[in-house]
Amino acid sequence: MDVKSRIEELRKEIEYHNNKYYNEDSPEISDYEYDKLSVELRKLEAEYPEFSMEDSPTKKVGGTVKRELRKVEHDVPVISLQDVFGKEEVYEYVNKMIVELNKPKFVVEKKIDGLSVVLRYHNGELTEGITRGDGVIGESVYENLLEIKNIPKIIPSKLPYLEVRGEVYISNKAFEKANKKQEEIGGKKYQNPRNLAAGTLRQLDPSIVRDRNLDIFVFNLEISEGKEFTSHSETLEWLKNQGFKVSPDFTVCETADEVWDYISKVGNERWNLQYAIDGAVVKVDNLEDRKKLGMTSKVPRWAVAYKYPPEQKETIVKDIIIQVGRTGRLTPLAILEPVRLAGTTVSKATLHNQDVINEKDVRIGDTVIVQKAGDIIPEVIKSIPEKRPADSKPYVIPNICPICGEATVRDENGADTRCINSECDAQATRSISYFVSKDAMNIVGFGKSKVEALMSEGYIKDIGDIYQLENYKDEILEKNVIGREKSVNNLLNAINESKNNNIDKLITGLGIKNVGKQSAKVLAENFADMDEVANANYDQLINLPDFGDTMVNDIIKYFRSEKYHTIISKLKEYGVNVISKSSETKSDDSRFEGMTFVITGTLPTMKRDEASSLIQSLGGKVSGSVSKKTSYVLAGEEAGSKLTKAETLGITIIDEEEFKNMIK
Ligand SMILES: NC(=O)c1ccc[n+]([C@@H]2O[C@H](COP(=O)([O-])OP(=O)(O)OC[C@H]3O[C@@H](n4cnc5c(N)ncnc54)[C@H](O)[C@@H]3O)[C@@H](O)[C@H]2O)c1
Ligand SMILES: [Zn+2]
Repeated sequence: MDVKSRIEELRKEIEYHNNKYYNEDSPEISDYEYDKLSVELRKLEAEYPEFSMEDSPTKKVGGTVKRELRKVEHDVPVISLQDVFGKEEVYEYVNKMIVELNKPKFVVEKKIDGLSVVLRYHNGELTEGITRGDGVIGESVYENLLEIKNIPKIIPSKLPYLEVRGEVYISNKAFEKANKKQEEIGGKKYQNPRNLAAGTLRQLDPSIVRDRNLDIFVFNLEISEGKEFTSHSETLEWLKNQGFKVSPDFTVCETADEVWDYISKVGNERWNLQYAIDGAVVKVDNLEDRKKLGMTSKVPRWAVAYKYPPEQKETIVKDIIIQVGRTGRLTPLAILEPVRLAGTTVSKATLHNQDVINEKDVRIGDTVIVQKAGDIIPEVIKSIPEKRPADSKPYVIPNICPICGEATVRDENGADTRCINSECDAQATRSISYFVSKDAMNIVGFGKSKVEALMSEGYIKDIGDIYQLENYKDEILEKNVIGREKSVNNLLNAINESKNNNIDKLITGLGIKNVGKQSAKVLAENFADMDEVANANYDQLINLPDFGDTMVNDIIKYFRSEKYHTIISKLKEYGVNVISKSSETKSDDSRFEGMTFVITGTLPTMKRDEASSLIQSLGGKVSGSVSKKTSYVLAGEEAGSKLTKAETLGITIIDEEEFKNMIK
């Protein structure tokens, strides 16, 4: 490829990732990989000025400005930092400064991985807070910043005007908590603390900021009207005294050795810190020197950011196992001796396919180097053949499927190995297709092709996931997984309606061996709800009409299985009816007839599925989303957006105690 095309390609690629990162808070590549692309582009542009361009991404900072937030112009352009990578580059920079300046000192600080904000104080009072935006115009996030405890709202010094800059971030603990919550509500996990912090700060609802516990480190004083300082370290000390939480453990150095020692020390403790850092910043300390050095259009000359390479560790491949995907693809997975890597313990890494295994020559028993791709997904970088056991053999993916034992085939023009036995891979698809079929839950319009499409996109793995689909409606539409809006709406409506089916349809849908439509009806007539059916003993079942010994044993075996318990608690949670409408033993209290409840948050004593069974047993319906038709929202601790929606629609919100009073 010629240079010009490469430059154009890099620009496009970088613009693409900028948008993902800054505007959508959802990057696709690691920062390290991104930084390498930027460096390559900058070097090429410097070398070939004839291809230079005014609006190249190397000349711009950050993202665009979000429309809904108020725009504010910056007093001081909010610029970025020049990246440096190796030890040599750090020495080169520091030594160059030592030659250029008169006995300079350097402040080295941790580079916190969050997002930049500028805080403004008038006469000692916080009056404005702005994101970086494109460096010239940012967005006001003042109301949100008021919710961050560690930002002082009033400071002792009443300077007419003070402007400071800091990094808003979310601690590892708060990040984990937020992800746990996502898991509980079945939402998508956040990728990393930086993106969550950025996403949160740009929320329009300040209460979300309070919930998520954002924090800040202040790292620079920009303007202090009426007060002079001589050095950066002095400003940090002063800011500390004013109640700011400043750059943690910054240090003042005089030589390149000292600077490098501190950078290495921070690098070693990096993964034990309570917050994410992506580098260390080396800054010239003297403020006069800084002025003299000035800046380029994008970065100051008085500082550089050293970026730590992704952490790599050695470990041992204990085994290679084969997983069979829903499409029949065989994926080799390396089982590793657990190793602490970039903040988490890693014990598995995908080896993708035979070609990758061959190329890296990874064998069972090998010592390998691992790192996390994109700071998230563990990968094997290479094996170390010198440390290999003498009798080791190259690894070959088996030519029989580990699930069904049938012969596998290698894709003609791809690297993948597959099990093409339709019985094998179709298993999951088949059981879901059966669940939605006419005899079972009768979800109209849910054909096999839709089931397959939703499965291969990862939206459904089991029958419980069907009732979560409405949460992904926008995504499903956007990706055109199962057609247009109208057909998606029809399908979601049909799914919702099926929640009210009598339990004979549900029992049929579970696909219990030897239990068809007819036997399911009998079960529904003889027990009050799913729990009773599931707890029925041999004697109770064998006395039912046409129930034989084999069938009864199959029923008992099924309802005792882990699989059933997982599925039923999901179904209950999503509001699928589990109460028999045809049972003679049914309770005749239907005080909730015609009412719809939505349950959100964690209730103090009841489990959500308990509450939902109770509502249904008293004739009410439980729905997953708040609408005008909702009668009550039963809300517990940490109820999220559903609560907000209920408030806007004016729907009565009750807590557990009030709910208990209703059922007394
Ligand atoms: N993965 C992707 O797709 C993708 C895309 C775009 C950008 N990025 C990442 O975004 C970053 C580039 O953006 P950038 O312009 O913010 O540059 P930068 O992150 O390299 O450096 C500048 C920023 O560092 C922050 N910072 C933290 N602690 C600091 C301290 N003690 N002193 C000074 N500054 C401190 C400031 O907010 C400052 O704006 C890179 O890390 C890059 O990898 C990634
Ligand atoms: Zn198979």
